[in-house]
Amino acid sequence: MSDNAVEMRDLVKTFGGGRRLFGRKASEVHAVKGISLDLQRGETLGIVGESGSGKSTLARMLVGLEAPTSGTMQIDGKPWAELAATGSRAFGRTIQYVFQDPVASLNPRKTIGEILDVPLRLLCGYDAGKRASRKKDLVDAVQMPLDTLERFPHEFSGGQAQRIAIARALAAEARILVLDEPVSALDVSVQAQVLLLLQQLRDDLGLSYLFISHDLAVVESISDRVAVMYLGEVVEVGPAARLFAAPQHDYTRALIASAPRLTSPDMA
Ligand SMILES: Nc1ncnc2c1ncn2[C@@H]1O[C@H](COP(=O)(O)OP(=O)(O)OP(=O)(O)O)[C@@H](O)[C@H]1O
Repeated sequence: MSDNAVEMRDLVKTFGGGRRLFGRKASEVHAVKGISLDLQRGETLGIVGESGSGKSTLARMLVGLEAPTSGTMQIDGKPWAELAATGSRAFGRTIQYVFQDPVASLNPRKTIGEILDVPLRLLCGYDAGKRASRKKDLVDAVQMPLDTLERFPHEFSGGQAQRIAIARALAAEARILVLDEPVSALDVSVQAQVLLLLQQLRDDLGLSYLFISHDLAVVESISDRVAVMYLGEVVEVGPAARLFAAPQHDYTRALIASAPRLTSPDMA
């Protein structure tokens, strides 16, 4: 088995381009243009880049929500194509996606217990007893009280809702998380708490994170390495401390120069 949690080779995603009425070709969007990148086991790989640079498209391909136009991926040692052929369950037990807006990502009509029940039932096939004990463990892991399970999403703050969304992502024991702007909707003090929780979970459970954000201070505080995306390509990748202290590529320099303030005291 590969040593890497994720391997991407020559990954391309092009949208559109099909034939239109009267045979004229629709214009193509080259969202991802030949990316080769590894996520090592146990690491947090930050992905930065301006809006439209292809970060979300890359993430959506990894978790099986989009198919690549060409190129290959290995997820937790398994070929992406094999996971795709097996169906969404295989993805769900291997790699999970955490979205930016935690409250919107939780079904408002279900209790947290019912929400956590879904992956435990559908992805793991656990019986009722096992599901009940796993649910307790999951809320405990994200440092929420046990009565969380009986409550509804609207009863929680954004930070608490994101903890619950993280618990759901961990339910089926996937060891790779794609975190797409996971703290962008939260206040700065709450951001720091959620980032700390993510780091603790990563270390305790041996998780690997692909951490997408436009916020360079957040990415610098949590990432081991950082990849910089620009117009669908990775223009620079390197250890976080080196990349921010001594950027090699002009685009990385411009991105850092345009950031409001890179090292926030809250993150130190
Ligand atoms: N389903 C789609 N159909 C057509 N074009 C798309 C589709 N999804 C994304 N794109 C285009 O692909 C490019 C990359 O978009 P993507 O959302 O991956 O960028 P991003 O870096 O995640 O941006 P943001 O930070 O705003 O989410 C953009 O030009 C976008 O308009």
